[in-house]
Amino acid sequence: MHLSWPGGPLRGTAQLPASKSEANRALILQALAGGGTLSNLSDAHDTQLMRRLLAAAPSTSVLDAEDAGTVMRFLTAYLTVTDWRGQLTGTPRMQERPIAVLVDALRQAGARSSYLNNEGYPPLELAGFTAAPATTGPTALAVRGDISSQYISALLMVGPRLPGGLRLQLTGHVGSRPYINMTVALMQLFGAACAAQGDTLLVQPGAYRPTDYTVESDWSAASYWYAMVALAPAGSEITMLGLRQTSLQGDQAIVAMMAHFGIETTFLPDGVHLQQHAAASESQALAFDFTDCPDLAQTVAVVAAARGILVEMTGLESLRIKETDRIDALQTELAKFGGGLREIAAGRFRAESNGFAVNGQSVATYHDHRMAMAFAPLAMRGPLTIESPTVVKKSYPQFWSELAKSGFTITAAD
Ligand SMILES: O=C(O)C1=C[C@@H](OP(=O)(O)O)[C@@H](O)[C@H](O)C1
Ligand SMILES: C=C(OP(=O)(O)O)C(=O)O
Repeated sequence: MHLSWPGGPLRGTAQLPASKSEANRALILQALAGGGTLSNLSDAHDTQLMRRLLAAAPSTSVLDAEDAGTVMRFLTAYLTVTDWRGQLTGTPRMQERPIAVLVDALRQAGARSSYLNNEGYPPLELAGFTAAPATTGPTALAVRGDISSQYISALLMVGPRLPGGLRLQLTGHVGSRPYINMTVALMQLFGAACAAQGDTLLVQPGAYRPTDYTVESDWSAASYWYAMVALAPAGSEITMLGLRQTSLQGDQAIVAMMAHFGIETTFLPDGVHLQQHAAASESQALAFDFTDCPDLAQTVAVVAAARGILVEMTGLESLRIKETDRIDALQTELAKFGGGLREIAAGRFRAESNGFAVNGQSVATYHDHRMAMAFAPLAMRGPLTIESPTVVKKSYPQFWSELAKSGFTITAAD
């Protein structure tokens, strides 16, 4: 797909999808509660997939989580405690994304399961669940927090179903913590007694209450509009609806990060208004830690390189096991423009550029929605091609039509 910007400021209102993180938790909690109405579920593929698989599970013995991490991890725990028997699989990439931490913990809680292919990776065979009798308090599990927080969220959500509840001890350096907090907050909303004492999480046994919930718009999706405004001509401004000032989503961190690139955010009763101020200095050096918001890293790396602002980036460890190895992908694609993401010390990267120019390059997207959406804003600086553009359907199916509505010129690649 060829993408270009005709010139002049970017203005208007952008429609966002609902958060797939909130939605996929709410769908699991709704299934465990046996009722309640969820509003503003998006048409994001990951959300629709979760909905479909939850509905299909009782009468199906093979479920395919495709490339959706939350679906794979949350269903592994949900299907375990609902005593489902069958195979849970995913795309070739999903079969490279580790799941042993979660499977080991569930086995300790009473799950019978095996790996169908490679030890520690999907596909899985789930063969039933016999919980140990609740004699001496909650089921006690310890899990490391430095690979994926999705294992922790998955275990927490089934915690009320375990005998005596769950006492979950997190070990190591915990990443993506706002996603754990989001899980706890939604569980509480659905009637669970769940509390954190430092890195110990306690879940009381009991039933969830059918609950009505309206999913917030997606802050990760909003980040691409921040990037567009950051790269657009002076005077650009965008309104986005459905975002809340008090959010469960850690990716609201984009507000503070983009302030450093001259983007002012004004909260409205139902959304935000972004405005670009030309004043941001191009020479300042910045440092951001993405431990709590890994999904923002690609957005920020691309904007930094394009603006020629040196940004030191840490907390990128989990990027290597997402939809693709996002560090490799960023390095390869930024290099096409004269940009880079250089490892300056173990775990410390620097987004940088040397004569960054956008002049018709073709961006590979590696089956990763965020590669497509993070590079698209470069069209503000020149024409480019995005390969396999339909990849955005994972979280933001209407991304390209929203760009077209805001004035981008989009034509099919030959
Ligand atoms: O729980 C969630 O909804 C998510 C947690 C994060 O993954 P990790 O915990 O693996 O970092 C994030 O990258 C992913 O997009 C969604
Ligand atoms: C990492 C992501 O998703 P998941 O882990 O749920 O596949 C993402 O959306 O960036």
